[in-house]
Amino acid sequence: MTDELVEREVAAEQAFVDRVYAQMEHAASAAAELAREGHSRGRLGHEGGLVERDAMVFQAAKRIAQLDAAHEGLVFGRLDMDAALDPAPRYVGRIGLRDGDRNSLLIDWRAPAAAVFYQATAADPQQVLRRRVLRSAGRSVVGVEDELLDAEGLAAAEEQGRELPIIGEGALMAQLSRARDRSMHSIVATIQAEQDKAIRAPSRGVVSISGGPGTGKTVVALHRAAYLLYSDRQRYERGGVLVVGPSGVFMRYIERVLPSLGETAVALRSLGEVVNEVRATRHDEPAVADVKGSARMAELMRRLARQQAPGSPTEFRVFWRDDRLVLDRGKLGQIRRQLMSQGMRNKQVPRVAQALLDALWRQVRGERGREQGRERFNDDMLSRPDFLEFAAAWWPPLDAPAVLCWLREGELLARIADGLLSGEEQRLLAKSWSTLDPNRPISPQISIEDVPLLDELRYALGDVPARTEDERDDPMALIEGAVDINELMTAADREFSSGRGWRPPTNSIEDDGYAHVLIDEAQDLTPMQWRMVGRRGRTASWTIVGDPAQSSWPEPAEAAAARAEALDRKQVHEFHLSTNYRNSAEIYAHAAAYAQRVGLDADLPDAVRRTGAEPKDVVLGPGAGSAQLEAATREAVLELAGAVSGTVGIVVPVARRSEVNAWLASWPELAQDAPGARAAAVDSATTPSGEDRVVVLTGLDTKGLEFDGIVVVRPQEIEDESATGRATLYVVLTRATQLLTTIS
Ligand SMILES: Nc1ncnc2c1ncn2[C@@H]1O[C@H](COP(=O)(O)OP(=O)(O)OP(=O)(O)O)[C@@H](O)[C@H]1O
Repeated sequence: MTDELVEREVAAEQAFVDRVYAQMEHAASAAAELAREGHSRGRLGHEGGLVERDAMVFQAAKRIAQLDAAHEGLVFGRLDMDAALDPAPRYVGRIGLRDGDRNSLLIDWRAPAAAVFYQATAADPQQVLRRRVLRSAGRSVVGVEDELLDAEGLAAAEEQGRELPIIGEGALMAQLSRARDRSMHSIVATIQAEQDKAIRAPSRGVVSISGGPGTGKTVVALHRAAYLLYSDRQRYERGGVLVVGPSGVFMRYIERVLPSLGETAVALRSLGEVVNEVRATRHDEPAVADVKGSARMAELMRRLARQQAPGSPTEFRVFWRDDRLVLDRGKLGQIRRQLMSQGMRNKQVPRVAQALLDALWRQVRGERGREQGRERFNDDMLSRPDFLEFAAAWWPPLDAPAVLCWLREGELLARIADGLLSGEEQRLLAKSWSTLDPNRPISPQISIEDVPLLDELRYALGDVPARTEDERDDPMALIEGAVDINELMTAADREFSSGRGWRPPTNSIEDDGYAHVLIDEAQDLTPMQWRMVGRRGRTASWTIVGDPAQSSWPEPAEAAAARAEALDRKQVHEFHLSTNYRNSAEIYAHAAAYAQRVGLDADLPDAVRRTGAEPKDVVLGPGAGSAQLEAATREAVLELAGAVSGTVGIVVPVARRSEVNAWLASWPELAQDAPGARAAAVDSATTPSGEDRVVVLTGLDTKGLEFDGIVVVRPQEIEDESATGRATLYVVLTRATQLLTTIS
């Protein structure tokens, strides 16, 4: 293959790409013009949806241009088909585009007509002679990678005068060898056939994608979200798509994939952010996390939601006509149970006054009182400030954060945990919650493991009835107006959001549901987390992604039961991915040998890319001091940072995180590469962010991520850190694309 030939082919593709961009700009300015007109007429899109579509193309194109200019182009694929079918090439891109005569110029990768681009193989070419991937930098085509699918067909076509040379070493290998940065990139150009099947699976029920490390589960699931939005935009954009991943670092890692595919109507939430307006970023220590994740916590929260609010009045006395009326502790307990049996606690707020009045009226025995009648009695009571104040204080509307804070009282915790949790479990929880403060915002106070508990409480309590400013200080409003105002509020929210597109989240449990729920790293969800996400997907279709061998949850059977409940008998379609695209074959062989040695029941994919670089193990032994460990770490990190052009991760035991961050911050050679290390050394809760090329992470932080080089400090300590430490270390050993060094 001559350079001249390559240049000629690239130039020909460039001419086509230029034409696409010119057409896109034309469509975009036409759409912008029409949109301006459309707005002045009140609404867009009356002309048979045409204008709306062009406007969408415009928006999508704008985002693509902004986000991924440097990496993947708008046009990335070309198919040359059997002449009998179509002698003209077909181009595939990240969005679809038509020319001035409304003929197809570029096929959206998600359109049925593009499926063949991914599904054709040499064994089953589906009338494709040659598949070409265009590599671009911004608007410039920098190379092409071809795959010959039907040699005989190609020869016949060339005899008829079509020129179809085969260039490059295959797009996949080129793509897999690229340096990694801090974001995941789309794989539209090189989706493999088995992945494509999962991406395009029908939208009903549950699509479950399993496979070992690096098989593309995450990236495939994200492409599936984009596919669903394309195939049923109405349903998914309106109902919303929720993507849940393990951590904030992970969400930042994947956040560009969907926008780079032109989609932003997706809520990306880490497990600490699933509940609207709550954001937890810290994990509890493993022993505490295990208790908080257990299904028994649902019962604990149910019991908690039924408790008398601490500090609320326990008795009410009043004289009326000739009677002394008393609601004592026992009587109030009865009324409380009766109200609770009618549904969520906050929903009963408007019924409280009535229930109290009923109980008081039953005590009216005197003739004078009975004669005046119930109506008069009600009027008298409802005009007494002491009664109104009592009612408001005895049954206040409660929000979940306030109720969670009740748990700082060890005594209350012990009472409701009786028979449910062991003494040791109670002690762990009491310690973890002892500093909760209802007067401070809840998010910074709670852990990721507390969030599902908060959600459980929200559902046990029901929404807090909304009140206007004026009513806030008026006890009367609480009793008489609450229901109506609540209904008005919800109606207003709906009205506000009735336009096109995804609704902004409100804080009502009524609005928690989504049209599609996508769970990544699903093997790690605790039973309580399954309950939390389950509530958001009652009527949704689902995509669930995971690898059981990477699980860090010690009770798989309990989690499986909670998962089944969350999915509520929806039909499950299973897909399995079998090729590891991340690790070099050398690195994965090392990780797989570890998994087998420690007895993990691992799903072992094939790693296809050889680099010739074997993983390295630097052995210091247990006696080595801190200075020695630092020296060895420094040497390894510098070596890797020098050898790869992308990212380097230093993975450490939790207890060493600040220490290693401080080391990293003090190494002058890496000052440019790791400016965040200094901050992370001071605040050990800080997780790496931004664009640092070299970062320090704990084993659990690395879930779902990848780096060009990984240095593991003291792997044995990571393994010993928790009951599932072996699975965590296996995850760590499968994060590197090029180089891996362990310092044991
Ligand atoms: N078809 C493909 N073409 C190019 N790159 C791919 C392809 N499939 C996967 N990859 C790349 O392989 C890497 C691993 O993908 P991903 O993180 O989705 O795997 P995973 O199965 O979720 O991994 P893990 O379970 O280990 O976290 C990513 O860099 C991804 O872009």
